[in-house]
Amino acid sequence: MAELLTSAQMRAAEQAAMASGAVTGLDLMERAGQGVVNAALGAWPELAHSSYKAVVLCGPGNNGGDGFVIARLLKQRGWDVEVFLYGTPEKLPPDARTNYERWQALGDVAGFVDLCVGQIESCDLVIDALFGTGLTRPIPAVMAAVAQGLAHPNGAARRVAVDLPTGLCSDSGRILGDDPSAVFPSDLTVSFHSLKQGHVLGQGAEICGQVAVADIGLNAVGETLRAGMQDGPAVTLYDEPHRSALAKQGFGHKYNHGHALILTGPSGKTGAARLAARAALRVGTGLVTLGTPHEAVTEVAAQITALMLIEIDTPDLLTRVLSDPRLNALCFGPGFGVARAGAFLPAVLASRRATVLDADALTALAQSDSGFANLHENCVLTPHAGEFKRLFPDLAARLAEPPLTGPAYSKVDATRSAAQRAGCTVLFKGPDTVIASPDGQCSVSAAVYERAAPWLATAGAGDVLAGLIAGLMARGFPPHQAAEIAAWLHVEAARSFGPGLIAEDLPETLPKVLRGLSL
Ligand SMILES: NC(=O)C1=CN([C@@H]2O[C@H](COP(=O)(O)OP(=O)(O)OC[C@H]3O[C@@H](n4cnc5c(N)ncnc54)[C@H](OP(=O)(O)O)[C@@H]3O)[C@@H](O)[C@H]2O)[C@@H](O)CC1
Ligand SMILES: Nc1ncnc2c1ncn2[C@@H]1O[C@H](COP(=O)(O)OP(=O)(O)O)[C@@H](O)[C@H]1O
Ligand SMILES: [K+]
Repeated sequence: MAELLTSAQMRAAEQAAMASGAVTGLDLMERAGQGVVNAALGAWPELAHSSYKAVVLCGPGNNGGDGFVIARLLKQRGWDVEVFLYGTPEKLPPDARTNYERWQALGDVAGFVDLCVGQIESCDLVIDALFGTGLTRPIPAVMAAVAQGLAHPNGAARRVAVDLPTGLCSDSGRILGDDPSAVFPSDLTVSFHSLKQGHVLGQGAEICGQVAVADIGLNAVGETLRAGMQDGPAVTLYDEPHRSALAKQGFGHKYNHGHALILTGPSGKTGAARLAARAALRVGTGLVTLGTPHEAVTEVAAQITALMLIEIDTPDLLTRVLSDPRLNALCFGPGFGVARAGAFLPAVLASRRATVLDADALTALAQSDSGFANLHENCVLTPHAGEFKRLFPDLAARLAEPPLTGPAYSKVDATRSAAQRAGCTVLFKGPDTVIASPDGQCSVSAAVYERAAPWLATAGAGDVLAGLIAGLMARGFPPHQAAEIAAWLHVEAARSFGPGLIAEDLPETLPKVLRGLSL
């Protein structure tokens, strides 16, 4: 599984690698520059067959150093290359200065103020090597003006960002400052060693275009790299569940695969829980029962077959039903009604069952006098941004403030704090879904780049996700893992179905997704 690094972790890794004597900063910079050229020629193979024109924008740090390497390598391929430097050569850090001097043997360097957008638009490739992981504040106005010109280019220039698009915060995927146009949008972003958090969180994917990762030889010093990770455990970019995790054993029976109880709302509001229940059944839970108030029994019964039904009108009745230990996971909240959810909340939490709290249960939790005190480690909270704000208003406010300094507060930071505070797993939804648990585990389930799933933005998709998590917990998966697998399957089902997707299609597409895992 890939790691998503912060700028501090990347810097620590590079420094540990250099301190080990295995590589020098100049080696790393050369490989970084070469990696960008290879990725650009890979993305646009036509550029490999002839020589073209490039404009390289270099900044005052090592990102600029990479730019000088790229300029040299393109020039050596016969390209016409123009280089602009923001800052003064005397202040460049040593490796960047060396590459500046190597470039000078081949061509000129103009000042950034001499640049006009027309020059960029008339070239074939524009390289943004202004700022990378070292961005600490909003970009200067003179750069923002160029960035705006590049946002809707007239010409055919392909825009390549070195490590990160300038203006984008490496840790949060947010644009530093209060001007949303103060960032260099790119068609291709080439990161080094692994992706950074900012490539997938926030606006990262929208601004990076497509991403490529260039190997700069840090894997060869893996142990050293790990030793350099003083900034806490890295965040995982969740890719795909292992086949053996989801397969059912040949000799098992339904009682080996758990029994999930999905609580429904009153008449006219039972659809959400029925969606969740169908998802739980499809993800392999042995038995799934809908717990329904008396007045909605006919409505629910008329719509189900493989699902079972039990009347649950009061919290006391729920407690009695849950005295059966075979009911080992609960889904509580979808379509339930906020006031009813408030009344049932103490009984749900007192049962100590593996429980997904979603939708109305989250709003009731936010309003509850006991707050998070009764949550336990087998709970999973699944807020979207609005529910997150109700539950953790201070964290949401921090996330909403325009970031003036970098690295900025990120959705990973907010979700990690939320999990600590709640004492349970928190899955914060979105195309950049973040899952964090109190033990420090944190992963991102990204529906961006080649995994984009815009058709998931449809009513009821969240109910299906809640059902998937509850179903996986009934099957015995621990909360964090259940949330990760559910989020992954959810996106895969949406991608597999494609345009026209509605929430009902998600459970029905799961068999195809599971078959794709060779189960
Ligand atoms: N380390 C390595 O071995 C390798 C690193 N590599 C490359 O190095 C990059 C990281 O390099 P870096 O740390 O020098 O940071 P970088 O992004 O160039 O910027 C720092 C400079 O910008 C300045 N500055 C910041 N924000 C500013 C603003 N808004 N407006 C104006 N100035 C601003 C800041 O000044 P200060 O904040 O100190 O005032 C400082 O001078 C990384 O992304 C990768 O591309 C690769 O070659 C692989 C090997
Ligand atoms: N543009 C998008 N790309 C990927 N996933 C999305 C997108 N929009 C929404 N989703 C996902 O769809 C689900 C929507 O859940 P939610 O907002 O609770 O909807 P509902 O309450 O209608 O079920 C979440 O899992 C969210 O991550
Ligand atoms: K850059």
